[in-house]
Amino acid sequence: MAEYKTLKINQIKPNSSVFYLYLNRPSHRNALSRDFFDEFPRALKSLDQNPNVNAIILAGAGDHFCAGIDINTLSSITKSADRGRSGEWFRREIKYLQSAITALEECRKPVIVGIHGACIGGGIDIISACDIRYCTEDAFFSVKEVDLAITADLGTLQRLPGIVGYGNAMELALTARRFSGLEAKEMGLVSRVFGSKDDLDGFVAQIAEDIAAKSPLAITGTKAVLLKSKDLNLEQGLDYVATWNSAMLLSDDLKEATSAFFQKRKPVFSKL
Ligand SMILES: CC/C=C\C=C\CC(=O)SCCNC(=O)CCNC(=O)[C@H](O)C(C)(C)COP(=O)(O)OP(=O)(O)OC[C@H]1O[C@@H](n2cnc3c(N)ncnc32)[C@H](O)[C@@H]1OP(=O)(O)O
Repeated sequence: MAEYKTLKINQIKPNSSVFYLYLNRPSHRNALSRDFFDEFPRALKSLDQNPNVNAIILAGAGDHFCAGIDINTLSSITKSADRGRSGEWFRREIKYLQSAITALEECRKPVIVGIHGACIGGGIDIISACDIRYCTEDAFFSVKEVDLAITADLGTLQRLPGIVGYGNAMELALTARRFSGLEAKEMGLVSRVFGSKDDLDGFVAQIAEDIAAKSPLAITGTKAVLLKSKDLNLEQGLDYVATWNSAMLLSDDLKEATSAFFQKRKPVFSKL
């Protein structure tokens, strides 16, 4: 397993196909440095390509999930060229940072995030691109960018409305107000809230193991088709899934799932 400055990857337990991916800069509350943006897509790619991985749990090391962009990084990303060249460079830089977050969606394996403590600014960009979100009761959230004189640009404004609704997204992004885990649940930002970090971790581990035991082909297909459906109308979406399944439905996984049903046993699927 590669070494990272800002991340840590652990197998959840021996022989499991669930892996933890930790934001691992607890001394800085997992603030997102330039190293993070270089390393995060690389780590996701390595998990995506590893046939022993069926599901990924994203979490923050230490007391918080993520304190957003590293404010030191932010103050260093200015270029002293002429205005046009500086603007062109900056646009490329923002797109590079965006691509690190989009890597969560590009990963074929499901990413389940467990959020505790702070989830601020860039932290919201990250969780909005995850597939399933859970948090603790004492988690707190803020779409903080406007307070730093920034129009959020790493995906929150594009993904959050589809998760919490346009009105809620607008209110959260314009006010930058802090909201609690319970409110996050009410708005649909997270699927469940837990009284303690231990309860969160236990539940997330079990859900990840459950998903990891299903057909990897069906799980990958479900993630890909659901993500694609956001950009398509109903007719296009149905057409897309028909094409997808015409290529991938007739698999050994289908045979194994039906045999296991009739033999009243748990199915065992091969790696992806
Ligand atoms: C091109 C632009 C792309 C992306 C833009 C994204 C925008 C954003 O992400 S906006 C959000 C920016 N983040 C924040 O405003 C949060 C700032 N941090 C906090 O509010 C708090 O630290 C906390 C997360 C609530 C945690 O509080 P606490 O547990 O009391 O820790 P602290 O004592 O405050 O911090 C400990 C240590 O970490 C450093 N630190 C915390 N956050 C950041 C950060 N975002 N960037 C850099 N460093 C951070 C803090 O300075 C402390 O350092 P010491 O050296 O120990 O003093």
